Order: sequence, then C-alpha cells, then structure tokens
Amino acid sequence: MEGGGVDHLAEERQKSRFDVDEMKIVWAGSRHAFEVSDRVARLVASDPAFRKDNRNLLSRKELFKNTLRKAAYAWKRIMELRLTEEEAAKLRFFIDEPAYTDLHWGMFVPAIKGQGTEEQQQKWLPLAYKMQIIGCYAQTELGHGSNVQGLETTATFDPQTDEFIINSPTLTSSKWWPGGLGKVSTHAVAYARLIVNGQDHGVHGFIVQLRSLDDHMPLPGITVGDIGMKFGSGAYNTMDNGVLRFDHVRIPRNQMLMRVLQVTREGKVVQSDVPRQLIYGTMVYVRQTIVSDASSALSRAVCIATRYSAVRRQFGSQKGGPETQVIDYKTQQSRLFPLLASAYAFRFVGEWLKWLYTDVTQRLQANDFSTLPEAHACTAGLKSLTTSATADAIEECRKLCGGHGYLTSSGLPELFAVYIPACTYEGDNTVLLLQVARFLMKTVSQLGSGKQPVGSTAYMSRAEHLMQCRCSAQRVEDWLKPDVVLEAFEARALRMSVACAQNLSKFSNPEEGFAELSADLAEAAIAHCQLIVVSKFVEKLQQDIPGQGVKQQLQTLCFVYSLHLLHKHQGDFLSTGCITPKQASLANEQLRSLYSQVRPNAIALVDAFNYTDHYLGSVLGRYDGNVYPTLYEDAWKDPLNDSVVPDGYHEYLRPVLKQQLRNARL
Ligand SMILES: CCCCCCCCCCCCCCCCCC(=O)SCCNC(=O)CCNC(=O)[C@H](O)C(C)(C)COP(=O)(O)OP(=O)(O)OC[C@H]1O[C@@H](n2cnc3c(N)ncnc32)[C@H](O)[C@@H]1OP(=O)(O)O
Ligand SMILES: Cc1cc2nc3c(=O)[nH]c(=O)nc-3n(C[C@H](O)[C@H](O)[C@H](O)COP(=O)(O)OP(=O)(O)OC[C@H]3O[C@@H](n4cnc5c(N)ncnc54)[C@H](O)[C@@H]3O)c2cc1C
Repeated sequence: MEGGGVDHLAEERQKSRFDVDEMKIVWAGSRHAFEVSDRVARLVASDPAFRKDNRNLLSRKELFKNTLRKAAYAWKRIMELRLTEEEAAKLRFFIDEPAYTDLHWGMFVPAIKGQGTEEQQQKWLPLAYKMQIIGCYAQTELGHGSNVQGLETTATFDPQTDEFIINSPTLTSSKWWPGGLGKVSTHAVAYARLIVNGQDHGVHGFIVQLRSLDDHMPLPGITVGDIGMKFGSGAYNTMDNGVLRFDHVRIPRNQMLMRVLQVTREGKVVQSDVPRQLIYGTMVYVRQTIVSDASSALSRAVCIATRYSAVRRQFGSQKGGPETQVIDYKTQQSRLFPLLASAYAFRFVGEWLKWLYTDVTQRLQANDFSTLPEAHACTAGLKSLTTSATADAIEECRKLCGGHGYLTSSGLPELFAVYIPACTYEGDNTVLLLQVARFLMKTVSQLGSGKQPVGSTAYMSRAEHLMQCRCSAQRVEDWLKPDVVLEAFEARALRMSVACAQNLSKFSNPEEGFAELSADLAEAAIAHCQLIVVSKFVEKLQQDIPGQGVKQQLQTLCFVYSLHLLHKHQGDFLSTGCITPKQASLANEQLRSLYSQVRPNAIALVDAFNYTDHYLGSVLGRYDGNVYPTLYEDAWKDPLNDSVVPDGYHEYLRPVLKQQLRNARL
C-alpha cells in the first residue's frame, strides 16, 4: 500500500503469479469494503494525531491520557467527516489502540439492543449513539467469570419505591475486569441476581449510572477504580479495566433489561417467549466479531514475518554471491506458510460466521429460536479455535524473525501482549470448547432418533458412511481433491465425537462422565471446529472469484491449511482409522510441494492484506523492506541514548569500576 522510496522487495513482488488488486478485494470481502478500508486506513496513517510509535515509552498515566486524547479526536473527526457506522468502526480499528470505545460500541450498545425492550432501546440508544453517555459491560466479578450463574451481585426489587437495589454483598462479588469501567464509563450494563419477593430468578442485566454527568464523580454508593497494570508495558494498558462495588444503589425498575423477563409494578415476574439464553446474546455477538479480529491480528503478524523473511539472509553464499533468503529454507516455509494460509482461512470462516449471526438475529426477531444453539456452538468454538491459533502464531512469527523479532520496533511483542487475552476474555477457550462438546454430545445422542442434524453438524447425518469409510487417496495428487480432504476431516470429527459419546455412556452419572472425559471432549470439539474452517474455505472456492490466478492461489492456501492440520493432528486421523500411515505420508509430500507453490507468491499474498506501515507498526514488516537502516536509526532514538554516558554512572558504575582498579593495584 505504501508508495515512494526504494522498494527492496520489488523483485519479490515481480515473482507473483496473480492479480494482487483483485486479491485485496477478496480479502476485504467486497469492492465496497475494500474502498472504505483503504480510504480510512490512509486517513489514520496520514494524521500525526494518531501516531503510536511512542506508546512503549509512556508511563501508565501518560499512556491512558494519550488514549483519551486519541479517542476524543477520533470522535471529532467522525462527526466532522460525517462518517458512517462502518467507516467509524474502521477508523477505530486502524487507530489500533484498545480503548473504552471498544466496550461502548462493542458490548454496551449491543447489550441494550439485544436484551432491552423497544421502549428501553428508544430511551438509551440515542444517548449512547451520541456518546452523551458512555457505557461498559460489567459481568465478571472477582470470584466468578466463567461461571456466570455463580455471580453474586444482587438486584432486589423494592415494591414500595418501584426500584431495584443493586448490592455487592461480598468482596468476591466486586465487579472486576470490565473494560472502560475503571476511569471512563458513566453507565454500565451490570449483571446481577434478580431477587423478587425473596426469590432468586438468576442473573439479568441492569443499566446502572455510575458517574455524575456533570463532574464525573462516582454516584453515592458506587466505589469504582482501575484494577492495575496488565501484561506488557504499553499494550492493553491503554484500557481501564475496572473494579466496581455497589452499596445498596437504587435504580428505577425500568432499568432492568426486560426483553427476556419482566418484573411488573406489582412485583410479578413474567417470562416472555424469548428463551433465557438470550441473556447470553451479547457474548454470541462479540465472539463472532472476535473471529474476524483473529484473522486481522494473524495476518498482521504473518505480513511482518513474511516480508522480513524475504529481506533477511543467512548462510549459503556461493562464490561471494548473496546469502540465502531465510524464506527459502524449507523449515521456515513449513512454519510460516501454514500461518499465512490460516489467516485466509480465518478470514473466510469469519465472513461466514457473520452471515450466520445475521441470519440468527433475523430469526430471533421473528421469534424463531431454533438456530440459537447452533449459533452459540459455532461462535464459542470458532472463537476458541481461532484465538488460540492466533496467539500461538504471533509468538511463532516473533521466532521466525530471529533476534530482531524480540525488539519492540518489530511490532510483534506489543501485538502479542495485546492479543493473548483474547484466549480468555469473552469466554476462556477451554470452557468454550466444552460448550461445543455438550452440543456435539447432544447431537450424537439424537442421531438414531430420526432428528436430522443440520447446519455445522449436517455431516453427522451421514454417520453410517463416515463411521466406516476408508480414505481413497492413493497418490500424492489425490490430496488435492476437496472431497477427499473433507471426508477425512468429517470422519475424524465424527469418530472422535462418537468415541466420547460411547465412553460417556459407561458412566451412570452423565455429569461425572463429562467431567472425567473433558480433555477428550475438548479435543473432539477442536476436530469439529477445524472441520468447519476447512469446509468454509472449500465453500469459498466454489464461488465465482475473478482476477487472474486469484482462485488458484486460494486453492493452494486451502490445501496448505487442511494438509498442515492433517499433518499436525496425524495421531487423531490415524487412531480413528480415517487414513493410513501411507496416506499420511502422501499428504505430507503434497504439503511440501504446495509450499514451493506458495513461495514465489508469498510477498504478494501478504500485500493483499493492504496494511499501511502505520497500522503494521513494524520496522521488520515495512512495505519497502528497508529494514536495516531503519533499525539502526531507530536504536539511536531510544531515550537511553540521549546521553553517551548513562544517568547513574557517577552513583553506581564509577564506584564499582574504581573499586576494581583499587583491587587490581593491591
Ligand atoms: C498493537 C495494538 C493492537 C490493538 C488492537 C485493538 C483492538 C482490540 C480490542 C479488543 C476489544 C475486545 C474487548 C474484550 C471484551 C471482553 C468482554 C468480556 O470478556 S465480557 C465477559 C464474558 N464472559 C464470558 O464469556 C463467560 C463465559 N461463560 C459462559 O458463557 C457461561 O457461563 C457458560 C456458557 C460457560 C455456562 O453457562 P451456564 O448457563 O452456567 O451453563 P450451561 O452450560 O448449562 O448452559 C445452559 C444452556 O445455555 C446455553 N448457552 C450457554 N451460553 C449460551 C450463549 N452464549 N448463547 C446461547 N445459548 C447459550 C447452553 O448451550 C445450554 O443450553 P441447553 O443445553 O440447556 O439447551
Ligand atoms: C483483558 C480482559 C478484558 C476483559 N473484559 C471484560 C469486560 O469488559 N467485561 C466483563 O464482564 N469481563 C471482562 N473480562 C473477564 C473475562 O471475561 C473472564 O476473565 C473470562 O470469562 C474468564 O473467566 P475467569 O477469569 O473466571 O477464568 P476462570 O474460569 O477462573 O479460569 C481459570 C482456569 O480454570 C479453567 N476452568 C474454569 N471452569 C472450567 C470448567 N468448567 N471446566 C474446565 N476448566 C475450567 C479455565 O480453563 C482456566 O484454565 C476481561 C478479561 C480480560 C483478561
């Protein structure tokens, strides 16, 4: 995307065999999405107010104030330029700094939209859209995060005053972690146990004002603050994750989000037609967005590692000629190219998940709740799979960049520090896999009942065939047949689920069995989720994809993704009898040949992400590949190099050195 200057990667770019501009459109999702993204990325990159290369040098207070400044300036630009919702979201994305706005737009607004009645939406959403109030999502407590039903905060109905009394009865009931809560939010959707007439009706959401809209002071009964520094120096510390306690705080009855359950003026609790699980709906929405974020974070790390691997040379000089580019080492390719393929795979599965979410939302509006369990299982499972893979991949990219990857200026340490909590927030990844496993066990148990599995489990309707089929691959080329690959993944996923179900049936108490077998169940869930990613990639290839060579590149990447998984999880495929050792070896041979096909296109494939140097924030990943002079110049800018002799020399170095001199003289 960058222009001007000498292009040290020009030769690499000439090697590519496909239309990069068309691939940019495929990556963005549509021509419109590409144009918006491209325009907004340039806008951010060219505005010095969005500078971010100094983040690691700021103290926590300076860092946080700087984030407030950027968020306020971004809001001003959004208003001045009359940006659409889509453009505004892109602007926040390219500013590339976790902030309270993520939670305001990403969770507070969706919670009101999903769980509020029409009337509540009409009252609160306009205020939130104009940012006249700023909100957060206050669910997790000091004592409970995963176990939402274990939350302790109470909301007790007082029929005399028509209010709820929100209270934190124990230390462990303190809200703990919500982003934007610590220093910014004026309001929260706070989750608390609904108590009416002494009866506990489980956890529900309540809109609670936390701070005065005049002077930002906490309202009476509210204790609120930041929970302290998190992993890494800059990174996620731009966010004010907070602690919050309620001391009998009173809110009007109509501030309970009442789409799922209503409490009347008389104190009657009325369940609507909407299923209880909708209280968890905001999490379904956010998990879906996190899958798309995974492809962004992964593609970013891969872009840095790929460009640098083409610039970096090590060993292999022949007759004084240049040394080997490290990207030409087969080991480098076998570590890097599967990550490149994963970035594309996650992009496409993210697109599909967005479609699934939109579809389920439309059905919910028409009171059709039938696809909610499928949406929950897919969002939970894919969130878990893609974030775990991306977190591991960012670290792998750091190692792929050798020593320089460890420098902050590579951009990788900060990306890693910002990214890894995605494995925990919005549902711990193991806890989420176990949700998928429950869904799978339910589906398997119904297989004989005549109920046809649909959606992501539709393959289970061919259980009879998949349980005994044998893979037909006999030659290396057979592993380039989508049907062969898909069937191997389907058979593996089904057989692992069925094996778990058979083992579960040996327990007289199913919950005890589930706990005992949970490690196997999590593996079965992973196999199922990997199948979804592979099948959505294959489906993508069935679409009409214009552009010279574009589809062919995607085909290559699809097989790299699938066959690398097959190689990595050979144990599963072999032990379930889905493939033979000979077929595993043929698949690996095919994979090696695919790496050679990716090699000349690698730089163009990462160029297709269309990232600006500003967004990448990496000296190693610069578009022009001009790495060494920039690294060298940057080093001198470190504050430690402000003086030649360091502060502290006279107090702490000189006396030691003099001491050595005296000892030597003795
Ligand atoms: C270099 C710079 C880079 C800069 C980058 C800048 C950008 C970065 C910004 C990123 C911002 C990200 C912000 C992060 C926000 C994090 C927010 C949070 O964590 S918020 C906090 C997030 N917290 C968490 O995620 C907590 C995780 N825990 C949970 O979700 C639940 O407690 C549970 C699901 C584990 C158990 O639930 P529980 O009820 O105890 O037990 P059961 O199992 O018995 O389930 C009962 C029934 O319900 C069903 N069902 C369940 N869930 C759902 C659902 N969602 N839907 C529908 N259904 C659902 C389930 O299937 C079952 O059905 P059935 O079988 O009866 O038919
Ligand atoms: C950066 C960040 C931002 C966050 N933002 C918000 C926010 O805005 N709003 C909000 O409400 N919350 C937020 N959270 C909280 C987050 O949602 C929770 O931390 C998360 O859901 C995990 O819950 P936990 O901390 O209770 O983990 P725990 O459940 O205590 O996990 C600890 C370990 O126990 C294991 N474990 C737990 N239960 C089971 C089980 N049933 N079976 C097997 N293993 C199990 C887990 O796998 C994990 O290894 C945020 C967290 C972070 C880190």
